[in-house]
Amino acid sequence: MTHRDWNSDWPAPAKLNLFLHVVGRRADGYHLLQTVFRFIDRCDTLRFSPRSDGRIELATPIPGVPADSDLTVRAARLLQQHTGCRQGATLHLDKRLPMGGGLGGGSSDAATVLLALNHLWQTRVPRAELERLGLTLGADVPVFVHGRNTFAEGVGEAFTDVELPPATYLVLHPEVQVPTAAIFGAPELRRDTPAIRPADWRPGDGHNDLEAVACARFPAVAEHLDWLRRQSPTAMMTGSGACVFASFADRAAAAAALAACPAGMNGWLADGLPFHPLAEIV
Ligand SMILES: C[C@](O)(CO)[C@H](O)COP(=O)(O)OP(=O)(O)OC[C@H]1O[C@@H](n2ccc(N)nc2=O)[C@H](O)[C@@H]1O
Ligand SMILES: Nc1ncnc2c1ncn2[C@@H]1O[C@H](COP(=O)(O)OP(=O)(O)OP(=O)(O)O)[C@@H](O)[C@H]1O
Repeated sequence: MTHRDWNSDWPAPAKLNLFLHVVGRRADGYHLLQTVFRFIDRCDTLRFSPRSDGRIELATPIPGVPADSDLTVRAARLLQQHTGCRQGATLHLDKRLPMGGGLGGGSSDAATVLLALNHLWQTRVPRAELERLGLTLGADVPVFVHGRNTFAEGVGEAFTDVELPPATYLVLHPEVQVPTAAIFGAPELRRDTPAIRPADWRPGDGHNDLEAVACARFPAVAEHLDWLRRQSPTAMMTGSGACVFASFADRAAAAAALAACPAGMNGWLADGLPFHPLAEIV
């Protein structure tokens, strides 16, 4: 296990949803899902500097996102309040994951802040408790705290871990940001896909119920998905979009598909991870 400390690099990996079924809706409006989360080796990176004044400061605010509403700052302050910790920190975020991409970038950043500061401040909150804390920041935060590729249910917080074969993914990033709430709020969204048993799922099974809504509202997503589907039958949108991906058993085939990308389509390769880089941090 890599030793990490103040000023170490702390990774915040992206996730892909290898399928995403909407199987119901709660009274509070949140949807009940079945999905498999796969971590990939494309990450944001965080670094932390200690502060004795107890303040949480973001040294690298994201344009268009007020620092106080940045998920990294909210996560740090949440851990302070939850533990009564009087230490502070300055956060340094090297953003690489596109916002509104369906890759869970902000959620992953928040989870890495919870895991890193729990280690650096020595607050020693158990991982399961950190997952529950993360859920108050967003539905995608718990899985990044959990740290294992997993079949998730509920709103995205109930896990049955899965072993996934190695794979290389070609991810295409349409130049649009897809607002998650608008997709889940669409009247035409299918919300009654029959639930399956986690043990019955195999890689390649399933679809993304959010795809039809995102493609209808964002033609760029539909165009990228149509092209990718002609390269591979595994093509699918991740999360609520905008990114779409296909999986390849070997990197050479993925690289050939990337090389064939039409001009104007932005894409990159990423390898699936066997688990989150911080899966063993305590
Ligand atoms: C689409 C996924 O990324 C799949 O992993 C997640 O379900 C979304 O996770 P997220 O972006 O962290 O979502 P949140 O920030 O918690 O919620 C944004 C909005 O999406 C809707 N939302 C989200 C998750 C969920 N299970 N049901 C929902 O209806 C809610 O309207 C919510 O207000
Ligand atoms: N550190 C951050 N990184 C990215 N987005 C942030 C951050 N802090 C707050 N946000 C806000 O959260 C929103 C959603 O961010 P996030 O990256 O989690 O969504 P996403 O990439 O679409 O993932 P998914 O759709 O799978 O939840 C952004 O559009 C942005 O306004």
